[in-house]
Amino acid sequence: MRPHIAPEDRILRARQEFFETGSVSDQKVSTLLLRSWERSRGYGLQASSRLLRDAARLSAPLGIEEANAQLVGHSRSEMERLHHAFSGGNWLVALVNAEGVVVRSVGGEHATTRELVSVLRPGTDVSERTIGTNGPGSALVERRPMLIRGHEHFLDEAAEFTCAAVPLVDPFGAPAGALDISYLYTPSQIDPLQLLATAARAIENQMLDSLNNVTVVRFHYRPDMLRTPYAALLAVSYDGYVIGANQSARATLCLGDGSLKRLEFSSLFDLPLPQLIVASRLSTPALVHRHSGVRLYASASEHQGKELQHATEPAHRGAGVGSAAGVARAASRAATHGSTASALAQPGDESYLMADSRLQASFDKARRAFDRDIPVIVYGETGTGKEVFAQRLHTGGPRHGGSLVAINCFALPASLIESELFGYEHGAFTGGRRGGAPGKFEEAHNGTLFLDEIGDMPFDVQGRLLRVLQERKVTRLGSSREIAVNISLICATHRSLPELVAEGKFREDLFYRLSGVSITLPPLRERSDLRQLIDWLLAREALNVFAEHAPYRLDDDALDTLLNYRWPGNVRELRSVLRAAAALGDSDGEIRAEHLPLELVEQVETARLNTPLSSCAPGTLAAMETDAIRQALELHHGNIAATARSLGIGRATLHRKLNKM
Ligand SMILES: Nc1ncnc2c1ncn2[C@@H]1O[C@H](COP(=O)(O)OP(=O)(O)OP(=O)(O)O)[C@@H](O)[C@H]1O
Repeated sequence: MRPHIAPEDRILRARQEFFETGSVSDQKVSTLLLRSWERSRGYGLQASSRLLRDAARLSAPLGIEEANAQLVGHSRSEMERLHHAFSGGNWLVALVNAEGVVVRSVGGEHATTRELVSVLRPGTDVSERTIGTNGPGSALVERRPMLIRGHEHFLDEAAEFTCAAVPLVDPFGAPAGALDISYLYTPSQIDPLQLLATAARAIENQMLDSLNNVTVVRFHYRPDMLRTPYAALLAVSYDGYVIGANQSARATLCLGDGSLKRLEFSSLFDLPLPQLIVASRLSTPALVHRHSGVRLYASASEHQGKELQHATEPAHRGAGVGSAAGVARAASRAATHGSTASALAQPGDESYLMADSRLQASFDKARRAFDRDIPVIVYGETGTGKEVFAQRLHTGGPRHGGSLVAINCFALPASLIESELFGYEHGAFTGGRRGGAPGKFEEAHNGTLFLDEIGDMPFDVQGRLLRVLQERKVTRLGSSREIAVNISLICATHRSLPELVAEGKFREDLFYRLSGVSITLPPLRERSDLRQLIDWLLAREALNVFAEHAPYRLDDDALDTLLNYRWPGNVRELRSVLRAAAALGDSDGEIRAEHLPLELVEQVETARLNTPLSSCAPGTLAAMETDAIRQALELHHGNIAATARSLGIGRATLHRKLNKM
């Protein structure tokens, strides 16, 4: 039988062995602890050194809290709670930044903790490299919770303390700091790690929740857990990419620890994000499925950005957490600024709903080609979303770090297209800018060039365009110097390029060079997600007006009209109709048919009247009802409201019956 050895004795023996022989036999200490001792010795530290009260350790005595304001802000309430929980003992709660410097400490009012207060005062460096094995310093290195008691510390002089620490990880997977509870060592077994871990999760969730310009998605297998520190959280950029995740989400979805590269939200769950947002606005957690079939409850909330100047991810890292998803948005806004295609620059235009399976399949096809540098040409009626489609391709594409530069070949006079595309040198033509100007090709270098309405490109510019695309070099007007350009290419048109080629208006060789993959966006009247799009645009409209606006609701007639209209102007028209209706609707958010444009309502009613009514077997109840409706419609000249009134039924019921006939 092995003799019982008190834990303190065991540690003392292990320590002695380590310092005499350089290793420890018989697993007297955990591998984690042994590793930390070895590292400490490797840093050149001596156990006998007296470093804890050394003033040189005070790396940043002044302003350290302000310098880590965001980390401190996210942690403040959890630190207070911990302090409250541990207020009966000789405890000190400390927050350490990613470099291992204490940025804030609370507690230590007790006389016996005076020592601790001085050892852990703000500005003090407690990294493992500086003072050897200790709770927060070692937790930062190991990226896991550490409980270091008495002589487990590397320094002899730290043996009077115990510290428990849990690392904090930011939403992008980078270390953000550590939360620590220290107290005077007593052999009794107190383990605050569980409480600390809960507090650390709450702090990490606050970091993620504070990101701007993202949708925060929470999920858990229990709906009642969504608002607790145990919920899994994702930050999703406006274009559908997961850019941040808490540890719970990483573990549940097997996302790993590091940064999340090009992970689309749609690849995680079966419910599209816009629908999840709309469902969440109705305040019910939605049931979502992983593609493996696992069922989870989820909710989503949009975090509007205050500013867009944060253009790179590292700016959001660590203590600087506070704004995200600016990357592509800033780039595309900068790119479209001043361009002829300016639709993307309007607030809220980033939204893109793609619940229609045909549209989704087209997007997947385009994405595969685009990612392999094959040019994509997007066909579609006006307003079907060709430009937003291009923007989405660019944001997730191989050159998303560069700009998306758009040029509308129809809106520009032929004489200007050449200089806009290829740029010009000083003096190339009268009226040109002093010093010349780069063209869109140069602006799109390492990004994407979007040639909108390519079917309207003047014939004589087409040859030059083809040369640039083939040689990947551009020459400014008035210059002979060739400039290499590296771009992805997307073109769009509402015209048929094959027909234009047949008519001799579009060069065949350019047509083949451009159309690596052709996509046709369905017109709105053929989309299966019209209903979702209406809800989605209305939900966004409510957000655009002011955050507290009551959700907009359509009554049956208004909805029926919207669903049956032909939408020649497609999503653009739908969007402006809804925007106007939202403005005209009642203050409680109800939108009725009278808030819709008259011509829209009339067109739907006329179309209905012209639809032949189906024949029913004569004498049946259905046939008698059909006859009654027909007669009433004729009597009231097709006026739905009057017809419904005369039949003693509501307009919605009449619409339903007409639809069935
Ligand atoms: N799937 C969608 N989800 C949400 N909004 C959309 C969608 N498609 C288009 N829109 C919105 O509709 C409007 C028109 O889109 P866009 O300018 O991309 O169309 P387009 O096909 O390029 O039009 P045009 O041919 O006239 O240039 C924009 O405000 C855009 O944000």
